[in-house]
Amino acid sequence: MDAIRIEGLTKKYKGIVAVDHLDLKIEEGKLFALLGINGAGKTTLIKMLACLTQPNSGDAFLHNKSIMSNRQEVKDLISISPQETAIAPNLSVRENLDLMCGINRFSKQKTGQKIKEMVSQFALAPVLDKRAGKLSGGWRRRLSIAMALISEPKILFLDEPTLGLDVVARSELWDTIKNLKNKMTIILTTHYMEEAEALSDQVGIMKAGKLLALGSVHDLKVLANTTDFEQAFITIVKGG
Ligand SMILES: Nc1ncnc2c1ncn2[C@@H]1O[C@H](COP(=O)(O)OP(=O)(O)OP(=O)(O)O)[C@@H](O)[C@H]1O
Repeated sequence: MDAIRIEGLTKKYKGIVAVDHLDLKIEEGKLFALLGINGAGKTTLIKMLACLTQPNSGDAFLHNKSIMSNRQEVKDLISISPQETAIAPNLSVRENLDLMCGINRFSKQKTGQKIKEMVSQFALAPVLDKRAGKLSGGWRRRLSIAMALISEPKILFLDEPTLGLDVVARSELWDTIKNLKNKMTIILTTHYMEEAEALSDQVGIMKAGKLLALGSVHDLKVLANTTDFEQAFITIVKGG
């Protein structure tokens, strides 16, 4: 089944077509990496899919729910872990998780269970009572993803999840993301080609609001006639 079906989606800002009649299907349970140089339209596309901004034309269906006419159902299906983490810096890690359970109107019992589950899944025990604002970047991103998962989304958007992290924190977060694969559909944006290579089942490369290429990392290397994925990306973007 398609988790996401995008049909002719278009978003214009004054004088700029940020997303231009885009068609795309993303299969359920896959990790889809959305790549493109700055200004390609990735964030705008994700914002439309997450019902944060309205398209000018076209539509997209998440589990067959339209972003135009079934907005609440779409919002119930998804969760976002944004670039700017949505954590409350003055609250502890536990309080942040608790807050998110409150937003989801969980009972006291479900809240207890959920926090336990997240602490175990994301190995948060060592920082549970630390103020979130005092955490390192790697821990903050891990908490941000844990918080995004509390609502049990079917589709998770990860916007540049390892931006600014050191290589060790990045590799640990990759392991965390790998553990989420197959449990939900994940749409990931990144500027790190090795990240797309390590994690994705499918890759879409955007340029000027359009989809330039679509396929597995292997497919795109073959398309660009190279064994190096970064080189393949450059060849495709420059050629398109
Ligand atoms: N709110 C806005 N108002 C006007 N123009 C915008 C707005 N948001 C985005 N744009 C423009 O739309 C185009 C696509 O931007 P978008 O942020 O979607 O690209 P991106 O691929 O996410 O880039 P990056 O990799 O830098 O995050 C750019 O030309 C950008 O300047």
